[in-house]
Amino acid sequence: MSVVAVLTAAGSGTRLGHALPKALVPVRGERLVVHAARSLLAARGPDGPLVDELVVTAPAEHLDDVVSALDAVRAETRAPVRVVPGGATRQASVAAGLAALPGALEADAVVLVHDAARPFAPPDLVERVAAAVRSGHGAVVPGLPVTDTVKRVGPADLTAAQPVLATVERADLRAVQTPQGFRLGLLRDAHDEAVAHAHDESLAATDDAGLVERLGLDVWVVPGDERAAKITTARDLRVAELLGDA
Ligand SMILES: Nc1ccn([C@@H]2O[C@H](COP(=O)(O)OP(=O)(O)OP(=O)(O)O)[C@@H](O)[C@H]2O)c(=O)n1
Ligand SMILES: C[C@](O)(CO)[C@H](O)COP(=O)(O)O
Repeated sequence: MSVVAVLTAAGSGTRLGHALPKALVPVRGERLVVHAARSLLAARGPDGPLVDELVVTAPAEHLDDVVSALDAVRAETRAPVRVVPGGATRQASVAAGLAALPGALEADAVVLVHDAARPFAPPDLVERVAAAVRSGHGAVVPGLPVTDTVKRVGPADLTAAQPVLATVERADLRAVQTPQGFRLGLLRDAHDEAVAHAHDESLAATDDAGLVERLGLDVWVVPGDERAAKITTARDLRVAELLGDA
């Protein structure tokens, strides 16, 4: 059974506020997209390297920079590594990555969708997600228990005091990460169904499992890993520089 991966790296990194698009920002001597590609390609399956093919989405105006950044990775792996332009939202970028996968892939192939913004996801997390899909779950996300107390608030005005509507039951919550894993046919159907929302940031899904949920289908959570933390802000980048994959 084939295992392919889409690595999203087409974001601009507005909240990071760096001169470079986020995926090209260096941390611990390598760009985020390089770390994330290595995590995916280091994962092992029952018969050797897990991932058969990797498609990376890049900002259209930085396509060549992402291609060059991945030269060393390409030389280290037998898996084809291709770079395609992403879209206006993460959802549109994943759709572009799916469209670039070989048309002949079987519908029950496993597809892993990972973010360059999570550069230190350990290979065993990648393996855990893929194994859960292979074992029969069509949609699998890694998740960690939420440690803060979480409150639902009234009208979203972050500059003023807001009324608390409820305290959410924390034991039921998971903060989900990537890579997320799917049967390819299921993920293609989920994206096809949501295509009308793909170019509008306020309507697009923030993760792929959300699109499967919109179809009314089951999504399963497996244990996540703190090392797969997302780099969103400059502080996250400083933490990643200090901790790396520790
Ligand atoms: N149009 C987009 C937007 C995001 N992404 C990717 O989706 C992942 C998660 O997105 P996020 O962390 O929000 O990155 P940015 O969109 O770049 O950040 P910001 O919202 O701060 O601009 C990242 O790997 C990012 O490169 C993408 O491929 N295409
Ligand atoms: C896909 C994701 O990384 C799962 O936590 C997350 O939803 C991406 O969100 P962002 O707002 O695009 O950073």
